[in-house]
Amino acid sequence: MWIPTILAGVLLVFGYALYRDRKNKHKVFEKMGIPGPVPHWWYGNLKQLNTNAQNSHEILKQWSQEYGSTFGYFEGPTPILVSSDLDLLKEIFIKNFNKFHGRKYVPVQPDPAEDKGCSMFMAQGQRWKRLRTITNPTFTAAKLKHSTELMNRKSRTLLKKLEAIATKGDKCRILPLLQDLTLDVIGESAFGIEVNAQEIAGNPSLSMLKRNREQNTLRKSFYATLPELRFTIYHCLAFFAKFVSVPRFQILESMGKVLEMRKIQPQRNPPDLMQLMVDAEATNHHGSLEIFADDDDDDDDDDYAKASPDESIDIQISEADRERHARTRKKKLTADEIKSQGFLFLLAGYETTSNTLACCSHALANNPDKQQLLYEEVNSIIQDDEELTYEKVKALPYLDMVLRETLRMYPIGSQVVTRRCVETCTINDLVVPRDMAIHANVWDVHYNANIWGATDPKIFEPERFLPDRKARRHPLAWLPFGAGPRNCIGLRFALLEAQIVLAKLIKKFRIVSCDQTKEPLEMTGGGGLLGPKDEVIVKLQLRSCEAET
Ligand code: HEM
Repeated sequence: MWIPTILAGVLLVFGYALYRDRKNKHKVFEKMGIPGPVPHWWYGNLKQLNTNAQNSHEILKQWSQEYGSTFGYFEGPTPILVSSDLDLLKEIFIKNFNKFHGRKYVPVQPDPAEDKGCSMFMAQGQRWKRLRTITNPTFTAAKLKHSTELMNRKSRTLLKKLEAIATKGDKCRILPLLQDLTLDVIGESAFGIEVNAQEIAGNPSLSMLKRNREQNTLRKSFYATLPELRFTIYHCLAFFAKFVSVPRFQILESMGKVLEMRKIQPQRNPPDLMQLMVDAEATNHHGSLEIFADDDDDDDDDDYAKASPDESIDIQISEADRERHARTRKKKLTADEIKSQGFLFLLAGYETTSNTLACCSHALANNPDKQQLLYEEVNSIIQDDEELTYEKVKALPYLDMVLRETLRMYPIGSQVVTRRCVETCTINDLVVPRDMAIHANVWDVHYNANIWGATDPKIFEPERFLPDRKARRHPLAWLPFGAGPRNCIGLRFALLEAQIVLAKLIKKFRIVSCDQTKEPLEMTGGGGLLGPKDEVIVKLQLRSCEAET
């Protein structure tokens, strides 16, 4: 009898201590003088964020209206500072990057300091700096030029499929077709693997990637209430993956096989991303690091997002961190690191670009006048079935504006524009404690009428990106790829692919709305990426047939 009584007593004391601890943690914003929604002692504000009919990006926008441009909420006990104050964001993402080089933890992840196979996305400190420096040259303009042949080739396959749909006069569910295309492109350009998702229905790689994303959303909230266990849960999952199929670990295993092949048979003509990573060596290991000093970088298309040279980065590195990485500093990427980076590129490369192109098709269907302007530009520069080179794409400014406006209206990566404070510091009179996460409220910024001028931000207007209008805006007003030294490394790759596909699509077809085209296009999603809530359905009309009639 006394054993259960003692157990119950211990549990009670433990439960009360946990309750007090969480209550104390929830006082942090009050102490900072930051407003925000009242948290539940256990799950914080996760319920409002995840079980509401609206999506989390909309809730953040709503909270901004209620509490102001900077507010705080809690994921379990973890405080998240959310801001759409562009000057504050500039301080955090660019000027004081050395104190904010961590990324907000995801509910289950490897330990960024200790895990052998931590990817660049999760890494922090010296390790992130090393991974990013080694990988950066892989994405320079000169290297990307190798990918245009592949992007053109895969676009042609897409056009053939679309032509069949258009000829029959059917409605087109465009997103899955675009997903197949982007998977084909990233599969071949990153790993030299011909995925052929466009040709093989129910492609196994695609199903595995989809399953990987589905798993995230369901358990994410529960895991987020137990941040103390995030690394342990990750290791348990890795262990169980040996016995049951966990997509993430299956994909990592496949990466390992590709890597083994590379040791026997390097791919050099042209080298894919994996080969470039295998070959890459860190060139700069000491002191202040010019993250953007690419050797052959002649491109300025990420001018919105990068730090200016005088805001160069020297990240704060603890002694332990320095020592931990001293051994690997001069080495190439390890096999585990290459596999994790490969997995990251695969995830980042396929769904982001396809979602963007689907949103763009939707916007153009609903804005025929803008589509006409785009068609006239494309038609004046490229011939039918012409191979689009990097240089040709650069000669199409309206195409670029159309994609930028799409990403303003649908910033699908907004959930990952986050940082984590690595050392308590004062920013604009605000004392930000170590380990606090900061989330840029991208949707609030992108729909702020004060930033985006006279035309309602809900209206699709590519002209917002005309050079003189762009120059008048705050440098952090456009955040689909994040900002500062830790912005999206695949930005140019994604834009180039989207530009080639869209130019070819518009040259051949007129995209029109139909009775099933939803307006407005709502977005949803977890696991760091948003996508259209409903199917994107449009009709395609062959321009060649229009010319004949
Ligand atoms: C339209 C397409 C894409 C969008 C909207 C997008 C968006 C983003 C965003 C918002 C971030 C976080 C940036 C920050 O924290 O400041 C990010 C990071 C990242 N993206 Fe992308 N991305 C896209 C395509 C790609 C592609 C094609 C690749 C690779 C092939 C890629 C690789 C990465 C990597 C590795 C990071 C982590 C960078 C770091 O932590 O240093 N992304 N992306």
